[in-house]
Amino acid sequence: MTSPDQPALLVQGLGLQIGGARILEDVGFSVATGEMVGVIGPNGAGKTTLFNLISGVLKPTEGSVQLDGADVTSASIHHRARAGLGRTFQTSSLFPRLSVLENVRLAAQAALGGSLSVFRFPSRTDSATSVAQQNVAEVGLEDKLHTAAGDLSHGDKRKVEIAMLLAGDPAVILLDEPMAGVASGDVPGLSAIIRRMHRDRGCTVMMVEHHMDVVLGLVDRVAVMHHGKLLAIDTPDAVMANPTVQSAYLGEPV
Ligand SMILES: Nc1ncnc2c1ncn2[C@@H]1O[C@H](COP(=O)(O)OP(=O)(O)OP(=O)(O)O)[C@@H](O)[C@H]1O
Repeated sequence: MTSPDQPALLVQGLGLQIGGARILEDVGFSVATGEMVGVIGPNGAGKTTLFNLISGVLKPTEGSVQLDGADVTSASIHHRARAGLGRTFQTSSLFPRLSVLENVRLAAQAALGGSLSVFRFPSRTDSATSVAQQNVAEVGLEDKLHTAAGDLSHGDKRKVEIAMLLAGDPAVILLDEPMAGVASGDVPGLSAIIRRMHRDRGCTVMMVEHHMDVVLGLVDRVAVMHHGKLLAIDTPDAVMANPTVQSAYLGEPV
């Protein structure tokens, strides 16, 4: 049972060493249910590694990860997904020749009990189709339902990825650079979709993003990574005014 004080995500003393290289060191923070936290930092700071450790793509050499109070440090990616964790990746994971609807329907079928269930439980195909249609509408792509994913703009591909993520109805969402490769004109629209998804679903969101204006305008708090360490986690205003952040990450006062 969820307690009101129970963080949706709790990371404690998280570290990763690969060979002689220390990739992540003693990273700890908590994210409250319904909160949106941005993750910023220069290239190679450890942002994607942090997401890989939280989502189970990598196992930490030190520390722990809890989802809604349950320790998932050693759990598989699938177990974490069943526990309500969803993530997107920096690179596109769409089937380019399948339509928008077909891509999202595959995600919905997987969420409803395995992609092969379509052969054993035809009724689940209908459920998956209706979930997929709702999720496509949620990201504003109803008019492109039957367009091949490969023919979409980068911005629309990112929207399809979000629709696929939503098909699993995750409680905690990790977005890895959702604006990467997106034309600047499409950034406000994508940003609005993320804001609406967060507000309407009441989900908890962590988002790695290099577009500072997007991050600072969307999130409740910002985590700043630098050389594999968590330099600060605070409100956007406090982070921007933090002298350690200014000198270590931003290079100069902002
Ligand atoms: N499997 C690995 N083996 C060795 N080094 C790795 C491995 N994975 C990541 N690294 C190194 O760890 C550091 C952190 O990488 P990571 O991709 O997490 O950074 P990032 O902050 O996400 O960067 P970017 O903004 O460029 O995506 C980098 O120096 C990277 O080269």
